[in-house]
Amino acid sequence: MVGDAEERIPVTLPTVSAVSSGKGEISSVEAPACGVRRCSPRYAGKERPTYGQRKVETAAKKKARLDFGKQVSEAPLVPLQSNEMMGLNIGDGVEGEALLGGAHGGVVNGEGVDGDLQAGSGKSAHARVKETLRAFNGHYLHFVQEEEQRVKQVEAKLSKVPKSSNSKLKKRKGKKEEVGVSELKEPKRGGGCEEDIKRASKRPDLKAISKMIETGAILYPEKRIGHLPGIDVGHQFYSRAEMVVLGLHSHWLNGIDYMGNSYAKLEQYKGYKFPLAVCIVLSGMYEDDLDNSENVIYTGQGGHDLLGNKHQIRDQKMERGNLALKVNKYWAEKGIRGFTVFKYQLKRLEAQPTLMTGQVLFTRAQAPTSISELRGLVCEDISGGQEKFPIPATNVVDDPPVAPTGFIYDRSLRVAESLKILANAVGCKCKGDCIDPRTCACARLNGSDFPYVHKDGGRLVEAKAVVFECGPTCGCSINCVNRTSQQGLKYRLEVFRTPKKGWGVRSWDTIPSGAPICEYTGILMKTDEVENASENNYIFDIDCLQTMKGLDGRERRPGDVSFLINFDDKMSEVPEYCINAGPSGNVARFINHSCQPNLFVQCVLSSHHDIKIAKVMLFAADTIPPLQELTYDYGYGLDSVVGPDGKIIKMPCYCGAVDCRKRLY
Ligand SMILES: C[S@@+](CC[C@H](N)C(=O)[O-])C[C@H]1O[C@@H](n2cnc3c(N)ncnc32)[C@H](O)[C@@H]1O
Repeated sequence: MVGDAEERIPVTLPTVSAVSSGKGEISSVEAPACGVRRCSPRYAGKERPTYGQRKVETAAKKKARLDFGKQVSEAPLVPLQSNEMMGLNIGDGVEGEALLGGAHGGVVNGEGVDGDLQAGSGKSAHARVKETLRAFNGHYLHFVQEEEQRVKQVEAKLSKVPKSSNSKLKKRKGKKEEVGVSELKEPKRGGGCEEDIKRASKRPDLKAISKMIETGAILYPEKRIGHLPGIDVGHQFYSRAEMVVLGLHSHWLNGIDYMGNSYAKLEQYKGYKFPLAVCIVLSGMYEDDLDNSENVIYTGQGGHDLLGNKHQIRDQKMERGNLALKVNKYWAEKGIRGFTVFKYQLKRLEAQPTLMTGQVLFTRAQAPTSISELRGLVCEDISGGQEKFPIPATNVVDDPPVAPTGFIYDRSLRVAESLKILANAVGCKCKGDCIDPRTCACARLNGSDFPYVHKDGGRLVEAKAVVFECGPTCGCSINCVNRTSQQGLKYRLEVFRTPKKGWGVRSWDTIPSGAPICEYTGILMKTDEVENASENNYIFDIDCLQTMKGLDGRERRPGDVSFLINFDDKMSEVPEYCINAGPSGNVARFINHSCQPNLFVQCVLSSHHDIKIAKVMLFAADTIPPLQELTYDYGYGLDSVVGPDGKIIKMPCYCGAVDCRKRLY
């Protein structure tokens, strides 16, 4: 994890991560393990809320929100030493050995234990967790965009400052974005830009937390004892901010979250002893920590310096969170630096789901490090050197193991001979990187802004009806942020054999939300020219219009594209073109469907502006931990596939999602 001035924690996902337990549990997330209508894309992120949307809230919820907001806003602005992605949701109050886990344990308040469907909402708790995290990531990316724009403006002003007084900035060149403008101390002078420069830049993740609080979007704003529905043992968090917006842990800095003495007055907590810890975060921040997944020796809170070097500089005190952590076995001892630290022994409860690892890791260490050591390796690189990274294929399912065959890898889209595509889009006149959305013609097509932020090499701020990228007639370079989808793979991918769905794809790296995964390549052709029904498994209808119009149950995406299409033209609802990845295609042809996917489909236009033959890109809808299968929603309508005999063909879905529709089509 990051201990730098980075505002978001590219948390190194550990092999085990957040653990939620009521009367507790720890579980690992199992890595989730090809029709005849087409793999027609539907926006995986259709539940993505509109930016800034506000929910209706009750008075009680409002109070909880304000209390919660107070805690967060009172926290000092110190960079997260963000090794914390392991949240143990605990608190039994009743004596017991510690509380590492406890499968789907009890919940106080008489609330359903793990009843996944939330009364009234019609959505499962898991779906709501996803939705909340997506809302947070959406706000986060908007604030990153805002901050990047502010930095650019300040830089532009600074570039007008005489050289002698600008030397500090120069020294940090290249690091400017990372440190944030607030760290760039402008020398004293009487220029009009001083105020802008000095204005503290609040971290986008903190702004996003505040936004979630303001809009009443924290999933569990009230502290509760026990399991939080929808957060399973083994859930991986990318940052502590994610824990905060879910309400799993209400402090974004303290390790121990607890209910204070005031809860003792409430009837439903009769028999509990307060203060009572409800969640602890293992952050790897204490030099005295010794953690593995079966046994955690948790160091109490306080007394270490906040500089990220883990040093204990004072004795810890038996107060607040330390007092609230009630476990059978705890003791005080002198830590490595001679200061008193409290130790709490936490153990996994019996009968909890198996974890994927025995170690609690705070590094990016989960992914394999070398292809040759991969278990079940059947092909070192299915791309044959065409991609930036080799894409190995593994098979531990078949005996003997077989490799994917029957296709030619092609990283670029081919166009059927019968089609002619004219690269006729008028490009922008920018040089180098497109910077100013007011002067870049392509940015103007996107609603006067760039659809991507620079962060992490380019992330799409939000799913759009269509993204207009710079193309062959633009003056900018290939590295321009508005060509993010043209820059090849950014993450190390693996094709792996699943038990029931054929091949699937996963990443070795953590993929942040909004990051580009890959294009869907194959042969671009007219849908009525597809002859071979067996190829249907790999056919992707280009139906961006469906999404644009909000048809077929899809949420209409923001963005005015009325100049591209005639919304009254009903005929155009039927996709005219498709991409056939049967004979040739790239890694996208192996990506399976899920009813609760982690990718979404985005139509992109660059060399031409014909939406019917838009480029099809897949982007991350969520922060995706290493080795989690990559999936998108194929968007089949049930009973939409009819065989040559006229009978409806039914295909079971094995995505394994809690909200699985049980049928692919
Ligand atoms: C584009 S291919 C995906 C890669 C494919 N699994 C393979 O082995 O090449 C689409 C096909 O994968 C299978 N598939 C994808 N997602 C599935 C799911 N959730 N459940 C069952 N089968 C699935 C279906 O056979 C579908 O027609």
